[in-house]
Amino acid sequence: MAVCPGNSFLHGNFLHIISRRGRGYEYTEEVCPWRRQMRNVSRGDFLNRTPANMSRNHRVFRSVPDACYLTDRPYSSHCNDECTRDNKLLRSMPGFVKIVEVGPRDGLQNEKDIVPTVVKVELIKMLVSSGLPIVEATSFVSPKWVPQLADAKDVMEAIRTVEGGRFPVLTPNLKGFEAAVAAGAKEVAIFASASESFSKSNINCSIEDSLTRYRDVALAARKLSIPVRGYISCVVGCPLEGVVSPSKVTYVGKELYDMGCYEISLGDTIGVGTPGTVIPMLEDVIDVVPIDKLAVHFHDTYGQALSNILASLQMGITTVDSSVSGLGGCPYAKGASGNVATEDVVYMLNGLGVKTNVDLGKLMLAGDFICQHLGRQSGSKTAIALSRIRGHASKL
Ligand SMILES: CC(C)(COP(=O)([O-])OP(=O)([O-])OC[C@H]1O[C@@H](n2cnc3c(N)ncnc32)[C@H](O)[C@@H]1OP(=O)([O-])[O-])[C@@H](O)C(=O)NCCC(=O)NCCSC(=O)C[C@@](C)(O)CC(=O)[O-]
Repeated sequence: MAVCPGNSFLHGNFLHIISRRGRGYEYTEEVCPWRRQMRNVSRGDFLNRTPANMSRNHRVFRSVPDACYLTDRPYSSHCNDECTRDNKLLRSMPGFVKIVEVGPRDGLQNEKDIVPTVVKVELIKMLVSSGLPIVEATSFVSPKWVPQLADAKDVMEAIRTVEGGRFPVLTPNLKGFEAAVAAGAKEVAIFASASESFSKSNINCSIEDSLTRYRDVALAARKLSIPVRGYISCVVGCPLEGVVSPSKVTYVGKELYDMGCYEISLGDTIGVGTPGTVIPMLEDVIDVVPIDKLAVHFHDTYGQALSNILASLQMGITTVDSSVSGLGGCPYAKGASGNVATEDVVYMLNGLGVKTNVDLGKLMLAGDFICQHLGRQSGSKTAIALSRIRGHASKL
């Protein structure tokens, strides 16, 4: 595994900061003592020590440091493109991945206690200021079905003047589309399913009926030059039907593409997929929808989301949906856990040298903010680990 300039590790009482020396570095087992010792070090102990013995290529800090004495770039907090440039396997990675943040919509739609509009709006603002280019803001669905998002109009009103991001919203039918446009939405998303049973439980109609409704929405959107994104749920598994065959996904994908969706997001709604099921599904879909028009949307129920994303990137996918702090779950998919955490996706992409333009520190602040409001720990392993190392996200 490649080691990156800027990374650091402890050995004995020394913190080694790895710097560039020709090509190629190897991780050694010395990384393990680093982690063990970090936990034993008190802040006071560290504050009395000063860096010493620095040389150009290999700097050694005397004594065990505290987290904030680490290099400014611990592990993959920032994009490490130097690590991957020379590696044959990693060179096939895209240079840039567009992250579609779905936290305020997918992340919150399942929350029992109503999150105040001001909190949603602040979250959206923080997400945009972290560099996320697209933040799915809310849904114009029936408030009886999804009470948490009944304030969709107010959310849109409050973010009208927010610059630097796009704010698509979910619209299940013409009624939702018209309400979204009236509220100032400039982009919408329609959501179909590859599973008949899930379609009925989620939007109360068959797949065919949903496609008919969505054709109307797509037509109305085209007249107003409003871009439409398409979702397909249950692309590898359904909470009601079990395994879903790739051909069903491909069928719905082609329909959405033909009706004019500029992008189709493939959702593993209950997070049961592994690369073993995701890859054949993607292979089938890309026969009818160009790969650059596809996005992936993984829930992390079985801890497979990052490996599924990696496999998708290797196949040429460059758009990934995720949710800050791993919030989320569909109200009509029992047992589904949150979306893959945006922090974890950014951390992995940074490590792969793939740019996202997202500032991980600012993103973690947004995660801290919403988790504090919800009164729970972040679902992002990266956020938890980096918060421990850095003491506080603002130090990143
Ligand atoms: C689709 C409907 C509306 C059909 O719901 P329905 O009950 O079949 O619709 P209806 O046409 O019979 O109308 C019933 C009532 O809803 C109202 N209504 C009708 N449409 C709207 C609307 N747009 N906005 C506001 N109100 C609406 C309508 O006016 C009427 O009001 P009433 O006369 O009873 O007072 C309903 O089933 C619904 O809202 N479902 C939303 C479900 C949902 O949001 N699910 C979560 C999002 S999908 C997801 O999370 C998966 C995804 C995208 O993330 C990807 C993945 O992970 O797989």
